[in-house]
Amino acid sequence: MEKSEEKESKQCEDEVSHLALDIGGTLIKMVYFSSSSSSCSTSAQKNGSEKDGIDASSENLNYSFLSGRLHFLKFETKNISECINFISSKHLQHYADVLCSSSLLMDGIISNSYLLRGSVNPGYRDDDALANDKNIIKATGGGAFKFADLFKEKLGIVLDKVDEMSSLVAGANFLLKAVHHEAFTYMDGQKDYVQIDHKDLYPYLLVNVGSGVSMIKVDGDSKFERVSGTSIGGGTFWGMGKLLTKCKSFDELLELSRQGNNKVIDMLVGDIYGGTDYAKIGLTSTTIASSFGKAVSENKELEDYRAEDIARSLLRMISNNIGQIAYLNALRFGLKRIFFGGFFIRGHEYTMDTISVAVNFWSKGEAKALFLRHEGFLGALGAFMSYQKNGITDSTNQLMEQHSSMPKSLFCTGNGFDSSTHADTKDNGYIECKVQIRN
Ligand SMILES: Nc1ncnc2c1ncn2[C@@H]1O[C@H](COP(=O)(O)OP(=O)(O)OP(=O)(O)O)[C@@H](O)[C@H]1O
Ligand SMILES: CC(C)(CO)[C@@H](O)C(=O)NCCC(=O)O
Repeated sequence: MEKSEEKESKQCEDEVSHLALDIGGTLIKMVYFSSSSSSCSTSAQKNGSEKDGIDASSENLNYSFLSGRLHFLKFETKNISECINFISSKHLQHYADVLCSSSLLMDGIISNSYLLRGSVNPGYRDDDALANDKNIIKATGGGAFKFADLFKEKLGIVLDKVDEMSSLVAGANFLLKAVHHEAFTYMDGQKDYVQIDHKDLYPYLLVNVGSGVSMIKVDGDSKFERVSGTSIGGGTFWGMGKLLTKCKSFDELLELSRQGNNKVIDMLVGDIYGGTDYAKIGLTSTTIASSFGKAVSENKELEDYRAEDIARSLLRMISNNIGQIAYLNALRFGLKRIFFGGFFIRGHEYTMDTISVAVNFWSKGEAKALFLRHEGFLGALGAFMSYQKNGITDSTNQLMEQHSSMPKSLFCTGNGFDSSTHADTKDNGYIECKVQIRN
């Protein structure tokens, strides 16, 4: 393609800025902002008084607003080349150093909406800039270290590493403060959104259930301590589930678990106590006494068990364990609210129900398990927001949420990009928002 044609074709795509990555042990999470395609304008329009995509009514002397989307995408880390191809197909790497010279501030709320302030450069960089090797994007997670050379080699991108725990906390704080209907409880099939009072947010326990589990006591905006963790997490569920059931995808394993009956494999209190409760110590006959315990006394091979029942027992064992350790840590520090994030949760009803029951059971109703709508993107959002540290320092509200659409399949089309090959559309989505830009 001729250079001029290439430039022209880029001008017809969404205009992208502020890309951040969280490269975890199992999944890569990506967040980026793009001005909506309707705002894809000609240079004449851009330079003229009519600015497509910019809400003129919101303009003031210093700022105007650019409508767009905050995109959320995930890829499997083992298929990192798909992430690299996506960045390349969308030309995202070319916006990298524009981003570092710009800034974002997102720490407040305007009438259930949030506003992202930054200097978004809607233009395109010249060929010299495209050719230089100073493209830098914010990245967190272990993969920001592990794959730094790969990104440099394949895309000419330098990964600017952001601490994983700081990113998780920044992402969670932002979501809890700025996004309406972000946190919810889930119990007995009922989902209830919880309105968070900004002045009464801290302290809380953040439990991020990724491949492994991190438990972080959060006391303020950048005030936190990782107080515990466990290696029995999402990777354990997926890894053991894959071996035991032979299923091919995480979603298949979750679906199996939905149809299973854990009592077939788990040893219940009633199995030990002849069908009765052990009331003296508060255990009902249906309480699991020993996960997978029935397999010991029954003369059965793995093949004799239904994959559904194995998946159910496994999910219950791991979710219970996480709920219990989370509660014990909340108890250690007198924390009443426990927020669960990470892609293991996956908005899966049975997972959330099991965790809620565990927290409720152990705390005797004192502590509450809360879940987050953007559960898997805490780290990526935190890294995304770290762009703000490079620039403007005033701190009014920055990202205006107009309409949140999660989960949703979109924007994985075009540019020869096949959504079905690399991205699980159930988890990809976007938030409609406005970026405040300096005039
Ligand atoms: N499509 C999927 N493919 C694989 N795992 C998935 C998928 N969807 C959800 N999961 C679950 O999410 C977990 C990964 O969650 P997450 O992305 O939050 O962690 P990570 O960043 O990869 O791990 P870590 O933070 O420990 O490095 C997996 O271990 C699995 O349990
Ligand atoms: C190592 C990390 C932080 C990588 O994300 C995560 O997988 C984790 O918290 N694992 C649990 C490690 C532990 O504390 O036992």
